[in-house]
Amino acid sequence: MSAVIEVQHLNKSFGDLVAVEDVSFTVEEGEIFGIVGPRGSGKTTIVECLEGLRAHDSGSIQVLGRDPRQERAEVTRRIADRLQDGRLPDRLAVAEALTLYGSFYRDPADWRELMAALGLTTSSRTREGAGTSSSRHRLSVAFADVGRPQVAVLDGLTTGQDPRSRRETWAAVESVRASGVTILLVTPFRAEAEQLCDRVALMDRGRLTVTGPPAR
Ligand SMILES: Nc1ncnc2c1ncn2[C@@H]1O[C@H](COP(=O)(O)OP(=O)(O)OP(=O)(O)O)[C@@H](O)[C@H]1O
Repeated sequence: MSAVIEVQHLNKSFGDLVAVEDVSFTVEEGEIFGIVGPRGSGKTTIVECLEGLRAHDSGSIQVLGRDPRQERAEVTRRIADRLQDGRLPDRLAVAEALTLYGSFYRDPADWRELMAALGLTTSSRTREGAGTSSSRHRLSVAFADVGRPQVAVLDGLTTGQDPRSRRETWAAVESVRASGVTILLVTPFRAEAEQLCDRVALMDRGRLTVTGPPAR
């Protein structure tokens, strides 16, 4: 296995507030790696730095061998993040929306295969009729996957879901991983990480306290 994401001694402050302090971890190809921590522990700040959306103060980040600060477009092309519900176009048929989003990429996934793998039906619509919160979340996983990314970052994926929807969404995440995508799962829920992840990093007030296989 080779490292897909390498973070070394990452530091990021907002004024006097230290959001991320001396964080190091490596995500290997093909794994589901979890970053788990309570609200405000620095998870999203790490993700924003990884995606080149925010400049870190010090330390180094490599995503697929590239520095997201210097090669943001290259990194963005290979990394997918989950579309938030609010960013989905209203009332488009799911198939139309996936075809549209797929057209932004050089080699998009086959939307029929993607829908079948994620348990979405061709009659589903992005908002109306997408129905359950679980199918909306599975749809957002489909949008993350349609560009055939090498890495998918799923941040706050099941927030607000009931236990049943959560299990269905977990199955969708497993199927994305089975298609060869390395997944960085960012969640406040330890049980979710224990269920899905090969390895987990626990965050507490900006610091990474433990990294390793989850307790099961
Ligand atoms: N743009 C910003 N300006 C100032 N402070 C910020 C900014 N973004 C985040 N912070 C602060 O940095 C700390 C880490 O925030 P971050 O969003 O990374 O945590 P998180 O673990 O992702 O939390 P959540 O689960 O609520 O998203 C928090 O104290 C937050 O208030």
